[in-house]
Amino acid sequence: MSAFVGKYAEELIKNAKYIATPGKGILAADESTGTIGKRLASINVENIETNRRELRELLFTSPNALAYLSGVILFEETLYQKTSDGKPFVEVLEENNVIPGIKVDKGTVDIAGTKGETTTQGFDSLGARCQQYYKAGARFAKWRAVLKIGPNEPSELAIQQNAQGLARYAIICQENGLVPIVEPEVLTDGNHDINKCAAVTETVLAAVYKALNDHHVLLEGTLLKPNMVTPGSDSPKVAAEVIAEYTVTALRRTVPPAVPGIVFLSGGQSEEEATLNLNAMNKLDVVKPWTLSFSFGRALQQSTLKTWGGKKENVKAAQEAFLARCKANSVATLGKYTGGSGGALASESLYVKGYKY
Ligand SMILES: O=P(O)(O)OC[C@H]1O[C@](O)(COP(=O)(O)O)[C@@H](O)[C@@H]1O
Repeated sequence: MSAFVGKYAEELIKNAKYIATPGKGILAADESTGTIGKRLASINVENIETNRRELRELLFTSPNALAYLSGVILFEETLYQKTSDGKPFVEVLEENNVIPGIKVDKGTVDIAGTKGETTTQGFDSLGARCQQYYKAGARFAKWRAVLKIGPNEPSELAIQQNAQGLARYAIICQENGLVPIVEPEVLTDGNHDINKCAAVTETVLAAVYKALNDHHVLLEGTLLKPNMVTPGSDSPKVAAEVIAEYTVTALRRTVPPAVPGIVFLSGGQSEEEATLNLNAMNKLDVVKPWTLSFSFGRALQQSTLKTWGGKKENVKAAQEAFLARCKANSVATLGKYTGGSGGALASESLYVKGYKY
């Protein structure tokens, strides 16, 4: 079965390859209105448009930080917002060689008859929305599917539904000029060990790549956004080197070399943990045919958010915190991070049990 070769094929390959440039990564600033509300509530800031815009402006105009980023994922509202000087955010990003991306899923819903397993929504007029987003400057998209580990989970039904969903989303994006980021997140909740997470992650990724092939997705014009392979949140932690070994092994067994880049989610890890794990993977002395980089939400923004606290007088310090985190992660994509960036604030755990996005 041949892969998609529509009018956008070359552009998709070029953009996916650029986003996967070693030394650069993605800022996930695509929190939906509900999710950003939780982040703002943690610093006692009201979830209104002005405050959401101010936070995003702080991030996108941070001096020098964009040099460490190749892409930023936006929520629909943010795609059309401007700086306080009236410059569209999309323009700010483009001027700094950062590709704007867009979250196109509409969240998860329960699959009937399962123990809280979910599938992702957002297929209604997805093609038309992709066309609009392309016109507005977006060149890549993101769709998050969620799998959980339990005594009988993930079920075969959840694995197949989510793999099919990701593949259908991916081809619709490619038909409309957007590089799809394929995000099958295996949640960290549970008391399982790292072997269990590795086995589930491999099974899920194998199903996802089978589905992508069935749907004729052009892998060279995609990126993967997976979880790292770790023990469950209620189990003892293991060293970054162990996480690196398990994660890279799972990826080597399932992700074809045609995929240019793998950009991890942070999934509730502290900023420092996420950076150290990414660094350990890049240090690992095995063949890795893809760039291993970041697409962190919480692990790029937490110190910045806390330092800002919604106050104008803190913007400069918050931007410095953001720069430090971007730089640390950039260095980690090269396997050269020595640790310690951001001090105690960066080591605070961001894990919330049973967290609903
Ligand atoms: O439920 P939402 O609003 O889509 O948010 C989910 C978040 O999860 C991510 O996919 C990954 O974020 P983390 O790095 O914080 O785990 C983000 O891109 C996104 O903002």
